[in-house]
Parts: sequence; structure tokens; C-alpha cells
Amino acid sequence: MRTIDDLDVAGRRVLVRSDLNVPLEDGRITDDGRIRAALPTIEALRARGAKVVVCAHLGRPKGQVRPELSLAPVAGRLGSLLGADVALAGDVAGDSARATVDGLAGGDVALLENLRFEPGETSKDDAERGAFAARLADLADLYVGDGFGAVHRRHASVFDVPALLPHAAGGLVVAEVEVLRRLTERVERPYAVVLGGSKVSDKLGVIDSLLGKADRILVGGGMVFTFLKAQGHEVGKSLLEPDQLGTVREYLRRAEETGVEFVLPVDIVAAAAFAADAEHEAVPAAAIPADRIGLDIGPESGKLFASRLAGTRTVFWNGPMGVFEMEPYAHGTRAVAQGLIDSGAFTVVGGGDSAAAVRRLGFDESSFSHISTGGGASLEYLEGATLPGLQALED
Ligand SMILES: Nc1ncnc2c1ncn2[C@@H]1O[C@H](COP(=O)(O)OP(=O)(O)O)[C@@H](O)[C@H]1O
Ligand SMILES: O=C(OP(=O)(O)O)[C@H](O)COP(=O)(O)O
Repeated sequence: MRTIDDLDVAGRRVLVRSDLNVPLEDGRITDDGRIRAALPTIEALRARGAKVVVCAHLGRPKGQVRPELSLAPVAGRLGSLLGADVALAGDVAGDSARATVDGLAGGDVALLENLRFEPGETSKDDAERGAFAARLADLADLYVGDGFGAVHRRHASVFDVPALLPHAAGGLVVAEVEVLRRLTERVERPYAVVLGGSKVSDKLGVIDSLLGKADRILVGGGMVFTFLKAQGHEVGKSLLEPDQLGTVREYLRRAEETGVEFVLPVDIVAAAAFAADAEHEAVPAAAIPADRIGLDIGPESGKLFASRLAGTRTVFWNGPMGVFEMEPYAHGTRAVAQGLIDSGAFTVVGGGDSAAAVRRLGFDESSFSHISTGGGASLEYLEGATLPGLQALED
């Protein structure tokens, strides 16, 4: 892959695809790790006199303009971290974007509005995606792919635009790939993978390939209920992927056959509602009441998970063990983070929310070997999948 050092950027418009998908609460950024991770590439381009046009997504607005998912707070934080004004365009690739880009001088930075306000960004239709990509490409002379957390998405700004412009990989993408390559090429065993979070349908599929790679797979977070249900247990109102029950049963069967150890929670914190002040208690994982929702793994599971991480040499973790944003449901995530640290293994934590969780829960980032900005992206990389956003930069 070419890097930004291979591009002649002075005075030219450089479209930088970053992943600035940060967690928000009431319109405020609760963790700016992804913005900080995007800075080195933007700063390097500015220093070389580029007109930097940053583009990124926030949440999943599904092609609709949703004012609460405007990148305005991100533009503000990016500006204060850069110590420079960041002009936010009023649209993604319309008249306002054009005027904003036209107003840039060398060394200036602008941010386009949330890419996913445009249906073309995420469209599965090649022509629709291509038409939007052409509008984006029209705003720039060069393209830099630096949004590692989104490289697994075949989206216009990730996959199609680099085909239309001279392009290079940004520093974040280069650094992330270097660390993750270590987990695919020379992994030290025992190798454990911890999976959780809420993007269950996206991430269940990677277990298929992990069964041939990992020695232990620990499952918590919103992912666990499809496993519990597949084993015949009641899961109440917890997150569930009913279509995946057969797949999960097959995973459990194959794990037994191949000697891969699946570690599932033995207890669950079950709450009366999805709220911090809801009545809640730890119940056996096999006995979740029908009117309750599972929001964390229980204390016994926290101990069990930590014990199964002890003695490992490599751990990859994606997805919080519970709804850590609410203190009553943060214990499992805290226990697993501590388990990674205590294991002494080479530890990689991946994912926007997982990385935010370790910071929010007070862990020192340097306690982990690597904190990746990508959850789904790093899982798919480890799976050996071809990632559209990396493939597009290789050509
Ligand atoms: N049992 C659960 N039910 C619902 N949501 C959960 C549960 N456990 C964890 N989550 C949520 O998962 C979200 C993160 O999931 P995900 O986006 O897959 O992780 P990452 O961003 O690290 O890849 C968090 O916001 C957390 O609140
Ligand atoms: O947050 C992200 O991924 P992650 O939760 O897997 O870390 C990326 O910004 C990609 O977002 P998407 O999963 O809505 O495509």
C-alpha cells in the first residue's frame, strides 16, 4: 500500500476518510479516542500544505438526514484538538460542501457532514454507490483511507472513491494492520478471543473462522443470549438473533468436535428495564425470568472469564460484556478488562465502544498491548476476510 509520504499533497485537496464514529450522550461526546487516533494523519497532511477535507460517518442514519447525528460536535472537538478552525459543511457532497472546500487554503481543514445522510454511501446497488462516490471524488484531487474502523464496509467513501482518485493509506490504517498482522501470522498460544457487544448479527459470523484459529472463545455482552437460547434456555427480553439459533448450535457442536473451548456466562445481571435505575439482580444464566432483560454477565461469570484468560499468551477482545455505560451493568466489562491485564498475554482490545469502555472504567491504555479503533474491522481482518477498504488501497 502507498502511504501519505508517497503523495505530493502541497496545495492540493486531499479527501481523508476517517472513522470519527464516537459515542454520544445527549449530543455530547463521551469518548474522543477515535478523533485523537485520526489526528496524526490530518496533522501530517496540514503540515505539508494540503487542503484537508475529512469525511466520516456517525451512527447508522440509513440515508436520512438526522440532525442528532450531525458531525457538528465532532467538528468542534477536532478543531480544539488540532488547535485550528474546522469548517463543517452543511451537507455531504452538495453546494455547501463545494463552497466549503473552495474556501480552503493550504493547511486548512474542513469536515463534510455525516456520510450516511446520503443513501448512496451504504447502498448495495453499485450504480447508486458509484454515483455518490463520483460526487465525493469531485471535491478532491487525492484520497487517503484512514478510517480503519470502517474498512470492512463496502461503502462509497471506503471502497469506491479510492478507485476514482490517486490514493494512499493513512498512518492509522498502516499502524493497525501492522499489529493485527501479528495475530494472523505468528500467534502465541493459548489464544483466546472474547466477544460481546450489541452488533450481534454483524459479528456472530466471524466465529465460523475463529473455530479454526482460537483455542478458547469467551462470549458475553448482547451476543450471549443467542447462545443461551440455542441451548434451550429462556432469555426473557434480552437481545436475541432468532435467525441465528441454528448457526450457533452448529458452532457449539463444532467446538466440541475440534476441542475449542467455548466459555459462556454462568450468571447474568437481569433487569426489569433497559435503565440504570431499574430493579436488577444476578440470576443463573439458565434461569433468566421471562419479563427481564440481561444487561451484563454476572459476578460469577466475571470470575470464570478472568480464570479462563489466565495462562493464555494472546487475547483479542471485541465488545463490552454488558451495558457498561450504566454503572450497575459495568462489572462484567471491568472484570474482563482486568482479566486481560492480569493474564500477562499479548492483549488487543478492538472496537469503538470496547476502547471507550476501558478508558471510561479507568484503565490505563498502556496496560494493553494494543487498543484498536476497529471492532468489526479487526475481527474480519483476523478472520482472513478481504476488507474492501484495504483492498481498494492496494491497487
Ligand atoms: N447485554 C447487552 N444488551 C444490550 N446491549 C449490550 C449488552 N452488552 C453490551 N451491550 C452494548 O454493546 C455496545 C457495544 O457493542 P459493539 O458496537 O458491538 O462494540 P464495539 O464498538 O466495541 O465493537 C455498548 O454500547 C453496550 O452497551
Ligand atoms: O463503530 C464501528 O465499528 P465497531 O463498533 O465494530 O468498532 C465503525 O465506526 C463502523 O460502524 P458500523 O458498524 O455502523 O459500520
